[in-house]
Amino acid sequence: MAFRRPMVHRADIAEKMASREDDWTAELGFESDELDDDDKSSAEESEDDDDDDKAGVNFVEYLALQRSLKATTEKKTELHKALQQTRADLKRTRRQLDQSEQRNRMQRAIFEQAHAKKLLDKDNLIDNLKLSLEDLQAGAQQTEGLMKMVGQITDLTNEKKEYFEKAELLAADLQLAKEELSALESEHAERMEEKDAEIKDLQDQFDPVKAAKASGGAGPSALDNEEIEQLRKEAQELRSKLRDAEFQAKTGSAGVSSGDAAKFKSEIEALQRKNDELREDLRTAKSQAAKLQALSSSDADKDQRLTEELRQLQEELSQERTKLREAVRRADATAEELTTEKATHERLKTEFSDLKASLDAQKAALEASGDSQKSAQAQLQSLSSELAAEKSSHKAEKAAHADTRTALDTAKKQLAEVKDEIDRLKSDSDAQMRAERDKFADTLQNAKAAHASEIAELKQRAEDDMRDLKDRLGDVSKRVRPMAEAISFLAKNYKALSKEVRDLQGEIEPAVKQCKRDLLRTLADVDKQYKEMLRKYRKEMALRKKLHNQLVDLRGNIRVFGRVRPVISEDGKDASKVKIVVRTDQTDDQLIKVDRKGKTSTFELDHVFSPESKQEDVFEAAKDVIVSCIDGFNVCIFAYGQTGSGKTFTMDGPDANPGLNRRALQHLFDVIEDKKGDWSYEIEVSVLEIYNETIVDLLAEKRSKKGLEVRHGKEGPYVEGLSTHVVSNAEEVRQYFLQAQKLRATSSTDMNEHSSRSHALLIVFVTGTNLSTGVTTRGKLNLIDLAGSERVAKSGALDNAARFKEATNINKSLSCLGDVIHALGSKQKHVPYRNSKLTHLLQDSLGGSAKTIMVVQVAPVVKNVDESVNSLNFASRVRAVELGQAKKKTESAEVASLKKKLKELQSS
Ligand SMILES: Nc1ncnc2c1ncn2[C@@H]1O[C@H](COP(=O)(O)OP(=O)(O)OP(=O)(O)O)[C@@H](O)[C@H]1O
Repeated sequence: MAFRRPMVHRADIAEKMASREDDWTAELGFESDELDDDDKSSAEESEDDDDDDKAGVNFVEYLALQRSLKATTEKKTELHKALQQTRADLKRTRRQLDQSEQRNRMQRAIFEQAHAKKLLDKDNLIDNLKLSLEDLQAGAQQTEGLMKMVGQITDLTNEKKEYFEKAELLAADLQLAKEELSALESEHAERMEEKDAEIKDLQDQFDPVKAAKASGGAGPSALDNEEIEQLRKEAQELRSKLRDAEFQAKTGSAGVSSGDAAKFKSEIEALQRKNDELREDLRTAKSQAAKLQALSSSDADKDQRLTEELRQLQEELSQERTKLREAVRRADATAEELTTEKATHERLKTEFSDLKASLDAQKAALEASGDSQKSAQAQLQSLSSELAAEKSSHKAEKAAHADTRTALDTAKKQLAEVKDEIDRLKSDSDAQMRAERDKFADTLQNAKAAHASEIAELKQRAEDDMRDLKDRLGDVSKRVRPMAEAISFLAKNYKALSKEVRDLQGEIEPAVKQCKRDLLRTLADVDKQYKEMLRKYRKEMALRKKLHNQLVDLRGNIRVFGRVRPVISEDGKDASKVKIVVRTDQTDDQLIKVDRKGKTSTFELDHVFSPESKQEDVFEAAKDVIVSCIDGFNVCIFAYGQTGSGKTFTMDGPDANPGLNRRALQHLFDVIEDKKGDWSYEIEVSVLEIYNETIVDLLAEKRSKKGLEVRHGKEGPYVEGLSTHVVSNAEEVRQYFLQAQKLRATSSTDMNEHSSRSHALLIVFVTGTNLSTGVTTRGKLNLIDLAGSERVAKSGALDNAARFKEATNINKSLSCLGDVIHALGSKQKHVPYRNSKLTHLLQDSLGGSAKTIMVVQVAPVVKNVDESVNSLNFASRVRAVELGQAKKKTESAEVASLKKKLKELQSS
């Protein structure tokens, strides 16, 4: 049975459900059309049922319908619940879906990103691949290029090989050329030798001719010479016969009558004439010979020219040889360069093949591995750069090869040129030689012919002359025959005379021997007498010297020497024109003469030294006095004279020619050395100057502004504070002198000016001790270079106060010196020593116990004549003074030791 359902309800429900379905389908997102086809069909079926059962089914159906409605509502609620559940589920699902969608979206974004990245990577990859492909293509192209280059290099190598072959050929050519050249050279040398030999032959041929001509003879051959010599001899004989005849004519009148003599005389005269003629002929022959000689000398000139040309040719040849050698050397150098190039090429070749191999390997590796594309690319790049470098080096090599080839070509060309030049020179020289030889041969031939004809002519003439001479000789001998008789007579006489002479000789010889003996005896007597006389003379001389010394001693121990200095440049520009007025006497070395105002004054001194005298001479004269200081004497040597008269020269002297000072000290050292077995000596020196009456120590370590003073001690006067210095050799003395000179120079602006205005004193203290007796001696040697002695007015000092003071002081001290000497000489009780510093200081060295030498210096020229006369007058006055006998300063050993002790005590 089928229940009918109210149509409206079902429709409502359906509608409601439909609307609800629309809602949640809408909520779920589905269309209502999409509802189940079953549901629609069931609804359509119920509509169909309603139509069929409308009449039987009311209530039951209604109930059923209600139930079913209920059930349906329940179902609906259930369904609603389920729907809600579903909705919640749906919501949840939807959320989940959203979440998942979000996630999906994110994932998609990530994916998309990744995808985009992947795409990018892919694109990059594609690009890279494309690039790689391009690179590969480029690499392939490069490889192709390389391959091409390899081909080019191979071509080059082949070319080089060819080139080397050519070079080798060239070298072989060069070698051949060298050999040819050396062959040529040797050939040329041979030819030269041949030519030399030819020239020598020619010269040899020519030499005898020359020799003959040179000897002044008449012909070229030895035979001719002999003949000429023969002729000459005959002529000489004839001449000597003539002379004999002449002699006999002069002397033999004893055995010949006067008529014969006259005849002989006339014959002799005739003969002399003939002789003259002959002489004339001989002269002509000589001039001809001279001509011949001239001819030969012109030949010699030619010869010389020829030799000169030959020499020039040889020189040119040697120059060409040098050029050739240079070319060969250059070719050698080129060949050497070629060898080096070859080696370089070989090296490059191997390098290239290595490169190629590595390239191939790289290529293979490139092909095999896509990953190593980049490195391959880099290597390819480096390879390409290397290749580029190779290419450029090849280019350079090629250029070098081209240069070498050009050089070789040039060398070859030069060689060819040199060869041509040599050929040309050779042919030229040959032609020249030939021409010269022919010319020379012609000249020689002509000369020979000319000589031969001239010689023949001369010979002929000489023969004619000879014949003529012979004829004349026959005549002469005829005429001479009577003379021969006279000669034999004379000869007889001569024999008799010779006998007489022999006899006489026999008698004379013993007489001569006797004479000789007598003479020898006389000579021995004379010798004996001479020796005796010599001995007596020496004795006399010694006696004289002794007497002289005694005289000097008696005269008071002062000796006055004069020294005239030579003319110097200061005297005038031209020394030969300077007027000399002071002269020494050659016969008497004690006289000095001065021409003044038309008069000649003569001064007598103890010794006068001429301008030519040497420093040694002055020293020798003063030596004995100097050395006496060793024996305990006080010695004083002055140099006195006007400025520029030579005082310093005599006392100091130049370094190379020292004066008295250094010679004296050297001599003292020598004497001390000789005496050192018996005596011991100590020498001390002091050097001082007196300027403007102020004493200055020239060897002081510190220079005091205040002058030093003269004091009196037990030993005599001394300079307080004066430094003394022990010296043991000449060098030390020299050093002290230098020191003193330095100090003197620094203390004044003008050393010369200053030195001529101050007195310089070298004081030498000599203390000796006798080693066996202990006796001591103490001597003092004062060597003094006095200040210039010119007068105040003349020196121009009046215009200048300082100069005036200087001049006054000098004059004062010098006149004091004169006064002291005068007082000593006139034995005055008071000697004015203290009037000047100089005389005060020299108190114990002037006078009885001392020896004095005064060297008066004079200039020889007219402008100084007044001063010279003044000085000489002063010297004469001094000489006239008798100072008494000198005394030794000796003391016993005891006194000496006591004095020493006292000194020690005083000093302590
Ligand atoms: N015997 C001589 N031989 C060579 N030259 C001499 C001689 N004597 C002096 N002279 C020269 O003459 C010049 C003057 O001499 P020197 O200086 O010795 O004179 P001086 O008398 O000492 O002068 P001053 O008083 O001015 O010092 C110097 O050039 C010196 O060399």
